[in-house]
Amino acid sequence: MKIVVCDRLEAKATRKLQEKYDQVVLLESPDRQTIIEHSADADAIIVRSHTVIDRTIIENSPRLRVLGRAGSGSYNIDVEAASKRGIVVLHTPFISSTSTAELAIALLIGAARKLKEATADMAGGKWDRGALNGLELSGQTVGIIGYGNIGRKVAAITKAIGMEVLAYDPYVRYQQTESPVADLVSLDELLTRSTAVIVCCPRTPETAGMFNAALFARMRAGSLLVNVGHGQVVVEKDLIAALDSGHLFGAGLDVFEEEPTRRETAVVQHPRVYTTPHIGAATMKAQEGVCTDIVDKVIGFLDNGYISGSINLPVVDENTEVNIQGYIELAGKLASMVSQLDPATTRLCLQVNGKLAYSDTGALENRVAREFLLARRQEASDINARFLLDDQGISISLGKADQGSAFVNEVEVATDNYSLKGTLLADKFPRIVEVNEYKIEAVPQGTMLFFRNYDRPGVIGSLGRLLGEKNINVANMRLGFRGDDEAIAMVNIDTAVDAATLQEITRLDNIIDCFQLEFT
Ligand SMILES: NC(=O)c1ccc[n+]([C@@H]2O[C@H](COP(=O)([O-])OP(=O)(O)OC[C@H]3O[C@@H](n4cnc5c(N)ncnc54)[C@H](O)[C@@H]3O)[C@@H](O)[C@H]2O)c1
Ligand SMILES: O=C(O)[C@H](O)COP(=O)(O)O
Repeated sequence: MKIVVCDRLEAKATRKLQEKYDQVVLLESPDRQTIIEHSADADAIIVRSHTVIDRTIIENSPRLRVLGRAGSGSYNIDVEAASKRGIVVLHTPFISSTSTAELAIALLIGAARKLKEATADMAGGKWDRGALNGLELSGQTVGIIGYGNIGRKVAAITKAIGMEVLAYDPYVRYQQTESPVADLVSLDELLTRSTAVIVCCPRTPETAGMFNAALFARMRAGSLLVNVGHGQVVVEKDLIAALDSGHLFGAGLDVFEEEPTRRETAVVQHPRVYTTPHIGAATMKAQEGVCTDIVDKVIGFLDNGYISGSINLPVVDENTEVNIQGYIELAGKLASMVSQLDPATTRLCLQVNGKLAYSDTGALENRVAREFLLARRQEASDINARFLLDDQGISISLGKADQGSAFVNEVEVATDNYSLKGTLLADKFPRIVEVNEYKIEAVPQGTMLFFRNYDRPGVIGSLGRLLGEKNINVANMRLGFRGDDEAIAMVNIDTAVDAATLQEITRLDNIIDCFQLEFT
């Protein structure tokens, strides 16, 4: 097993790797060519935020199974390229969130209380207290952009300071089971009400350049900006203009448009910008934590496929009221069935109703994509299936509602021509409960016949006779109706029928069409 470590890890973490594997290559700030050479036969690559792992490196590493990022953000890894190859990308999302939140508060207080000027005055022998009046934070409102691991820690600390806490995060609505410390509000409300805005979100196509001149103009006059998320969320020249015009009171930045940031850069030179060299995670506890955690995770994956803290594979939270694993498997069965019924569809729509909507449903989406492709006999994994669907021009969309279904929780998978709904009886037993508006209660397992028929006497009898003649045992049969003269049936059979028998069934009186389905 060959492990390539591209950035410096704490000694304890590297020792763990060396005790475990015979080939551990330790590179420090390697150039791209060196990485390409060493990763050509690597099973795992571990990086911090410095080394960029791009598509070329990934595509030239045929043995690569896992990429480990000691830290939270994944901006230096081409996660899409890794996912397409089925490579799992692991990270350490929680470990440096406290240290980073604390730094955000340090920058906030520094900028609010003019600490840079105050310490410079002292060092220069100046004692002019009147020039150093700052802002008192208690009683003011803070707005947090990105209510994830860091954002929630920042919320707790600022609340303790006595601030009113607002947050803007378009993706957390259904991920909150406990009452949030912050009030989740629109971006506009946050900007107009906050005296301090703290950026705790990653760089994404949506957030890149988000804090520009137009957005600064929407912030309150005399307010503060802190950024510990990603440097490219803030347009530095627009920030300088907002400070110089007097619109903003001050700013604190730990992350920059370009890193390492040069001394001459305007934000570094500006008297009212507090800058630190990307040290959110730079406490001894966090450093040792991210390094040993990523090494443990990479070893866990290589040893027994155990995955926790993955960027491209949502980890299922088993400590929730809802049996999420059960719903993932149910969603997979629905996807497999629609794939067998409607293989040429151009879209897959996953709808989640009930308490399940509050869970992270990324794993359900991955499973739907995977089972849809596997049913079409295409190789796919939970990691790469959504990308493979995308390459084939098949869209996958997700809808959520916390009510509106007859069941406590319900999953629907729809295509161009079919809509299937399912639930878990007693939160345990998978059932298909609706097929194109026909109500049913079928058990999706093994080999099944699914047919539509005109609702006339004798249909079930003639099917039973035919299957009996072919020595095929019926294990279970469920009928479905929707209030017109058509019906459906789902029949669990002990052995598969051959193509000729399937034809014979289709030709039986009053049968409209019949499919044989396989559930794994
Ligand atoms: N300064 C540092 O040293 C340091 C240390 C750790 C992490 N980070 C960076 O901080 C960022 C956040 O880390 P985290 O661990 O809290 O991640 P996280 O994934 O737990 O939280 C990020 C949050 O941002 C939200 N978000 C995404 N797009 C958004 C948008 N358009 N508007 C508002 N919110 C949006 C997400 O929904 C998520 O809740 C990452 O970019 C990470 O690299 C910096
Ligand atoms: O996302 C992160 O974890 C931060 O950007 C810090 O990264 P680093 O400490 O590994 O540079």
